[in-house]
Amino acid sequence: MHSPPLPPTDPELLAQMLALQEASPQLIGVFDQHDVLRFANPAFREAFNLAPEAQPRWLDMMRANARAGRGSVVSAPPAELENWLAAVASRRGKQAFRAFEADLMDGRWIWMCETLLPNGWMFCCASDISSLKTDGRALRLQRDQALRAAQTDVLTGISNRAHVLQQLEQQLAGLHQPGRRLAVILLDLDRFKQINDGLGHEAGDRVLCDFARRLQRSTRRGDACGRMGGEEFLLLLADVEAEQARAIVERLLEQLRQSRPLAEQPLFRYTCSAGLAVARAGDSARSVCQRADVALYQAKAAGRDRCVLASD
Ligand SMILES: Nc1nc2c(ncn2[C@@H]2O[C@H](COP(=O)(O)OP(=O)(O)OP(=O)(O)O)[C@@H](O)[C@H]2O)c(=O)[nH]1
Repeated sequence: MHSPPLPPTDPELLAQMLALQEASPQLIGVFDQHDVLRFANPAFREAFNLAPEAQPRWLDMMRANARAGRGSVVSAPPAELENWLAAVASRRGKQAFRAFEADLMDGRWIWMCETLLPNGWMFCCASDISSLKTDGRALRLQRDQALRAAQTDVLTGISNRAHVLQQLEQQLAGLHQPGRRLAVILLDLDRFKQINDGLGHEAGDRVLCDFARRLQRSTRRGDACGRMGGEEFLLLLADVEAEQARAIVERLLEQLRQSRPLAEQPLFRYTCSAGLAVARAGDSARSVCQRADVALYQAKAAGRDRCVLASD
């Protein structure tokens, strides 16, 4: 017969677990709901070039590693780093569990598993699989790339329409749990046709990328965002009241007013309008998006560069 497991407060068990993670070649890291690294074992710290006490945000850790040529391989040129980070961040922490292969700059090849709690804390554990037979690796990488491509907007790198709507369905399905809330915001860049017509399609594309990056940065772990098509985007803010959601959107709109995304046109600036609807129990993706769309139309009609809250 097995003896019952020791309680987690057992000092000897804790001491052994600490010694084990310390000795383990597996990369172990724990991130909190704000994506701040709260724990990492020596193998994780070595792979991601971290001092023993460092507790960086995941994004800062990735950025610093990319610049230092350490950590994960960045599959984008240096000038595209921020877009690449936004794309990777848009897929991070959206599922209860995910596993994927990744290359490290030191030549190692790892199998990373991420487990997410409903409260946003994440356990990351990676094994070195460099010594596994490379047979089938190309096929697996192609499959991973195809899966990513199916979820990603080609221009901006953030989630595409299908993926963000899938996340909306998931969030709506969870709304029956007590205390859960969801704000659904449709955002549309203002007078975007004029930008294209006046400065060219390529400049328009760079504005869209600037917007997507800022939008992605305004999301937290449980949130999501994606490009619905053209110059329209969807933002999902989990567990916030309408007024908190509005404040987050207002902050984003202010950042856009300050942004000067075109180096050759230093005075160029752009704005965006937003329609915000709070999801109700029983809402479908279509019904809540319709309310957000009506509010977005009102924001445009009222002069643009503003957020309108859908009325009940
Ligand atoms: N550069 C670029 N332009 C795009 C893309 N997708 C759609 N567009 C353009 O976005 C423009 C959208 O114009 P409209 O729908 O008239 O809206 P608007 O000019 O933003 O006006 P309001 O929404 O009323 O403020 C069109 O000119 C499209 O061609 C894209 O991927 N890249």
